[in-house]
Amino acid sequence: MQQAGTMEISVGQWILILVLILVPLLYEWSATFKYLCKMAFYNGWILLLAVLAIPICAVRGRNVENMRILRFLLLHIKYLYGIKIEVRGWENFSLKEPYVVVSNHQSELDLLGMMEILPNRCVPIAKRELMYAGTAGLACWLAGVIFINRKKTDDAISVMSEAAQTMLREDVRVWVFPEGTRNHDGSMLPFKRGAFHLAVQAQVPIIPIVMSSYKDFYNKKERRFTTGKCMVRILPKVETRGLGPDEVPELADSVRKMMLATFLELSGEPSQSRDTCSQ
Ligand SMILES: CCCCCCCCCCCCCCCC(=O)SCCNC(=O)CCNC(=O)[C@H](O)C(C)(C)COP(=O)(O)OP(=O)(O)OC[C@H]1O[C@@H](n2cnc3c(N)ncnc32)[C@H](O)[C@@H]1OP(=O)(O)O
Ligand SMILES: CCCCCCCC/C=C\CCCCCCCC(=O)OC[C@@H](O)COP(=O)(O)O
Repeated sequence: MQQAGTMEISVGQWILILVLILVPLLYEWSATFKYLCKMAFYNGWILLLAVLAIPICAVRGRNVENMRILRFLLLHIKYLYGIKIEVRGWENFSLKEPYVVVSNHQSELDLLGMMEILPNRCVPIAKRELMYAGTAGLACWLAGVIFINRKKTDDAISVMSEAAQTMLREDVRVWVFPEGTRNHDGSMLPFKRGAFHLAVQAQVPIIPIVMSSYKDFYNKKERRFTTGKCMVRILPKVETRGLGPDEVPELADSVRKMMLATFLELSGEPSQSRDTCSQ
């Protein structure tokens, strides 16, 4: 029986106390633990924000205007992580017509740079798997994100051809990561051609976006994630009017060259280095 004035601590409470002491200590001592916590919180926080977004977006149904709501809800995350984002080239976004945005893809953190500059009525093309990422997938679907099955090229191509028509019919802009997958290597993978076919089919300009390397504050392999700064450049539009499918490879190569040069310059790398294409 518990005596008056004394308090017994149960095993559960001891475990809780230990966890409350150990977690902050581990967080400070171990960069890996810190990385894992930060990434878990990143994903968890987005899933939670999506819970908030879903009923608001559902009022309109599936609609690209809902992307503004997601953007608004996600914009603060850079402050939580102490990531400063410096954008230059806003004037290159002043087009009234639809366009295709192409940008480099280093990590899921790209979402921060993307939300910083995402133009109105602009939807990303995403891998189909994202649709099944719980609440985040549903929020993406409600905001009109275009899902493609990367394993079925024909299906992906037909979704993108449909997107070309939607762009023109409904005045929509599309954001594509032409590397087609995340690239943690501090360079740029060869580009897939879908984004360029899309722009040529719709006869709309391409706007290249470059986000500088995260190497100073984030490295998945090393499990390192600190505060830091990312530079984002919106490059001048590249016209596609008059181009046909035969010109797509050259178009893709020239845009990639321009983006890689900007990436190396922003990331403080020598201009000859680290072109994954020239291996
Ligand atoms: C508050 C709560 C928030 C919740 C949360 C919010 C988050 C809200 C933001 C979400 C943000 C998501 C961000 C996700 C980011 C990714 O998911 S990135 C991964 C998905 N995206 C991509 O893959 C896009 C890039 N991929 C492509 O464009 C690829 O070309 C395709 C279409 C997938 C095809 O893939 P592939 O077969 O591997 O590639 P490829 O060699 O380029 O093409 C094969 C042939 O088809 C031809 N081809 C390709 N495309 C076409 C085309 N459209 N027409 C005709 N021919 C074509 C090519 O030219 C090539 O022919 P050849 O030139 O060899 O003769
Ligand atoms: C009940 C199911 C719960 C599922 C939990 C999933 C957790 C996901 C939580 C939040 C989603 C955050 C949305 C981040 C959007 C970033 C998208 C992204 O960067 O996708 C990667 C894709 O570009 C390329 O994929 P791969 O590099 O080829 O792989």
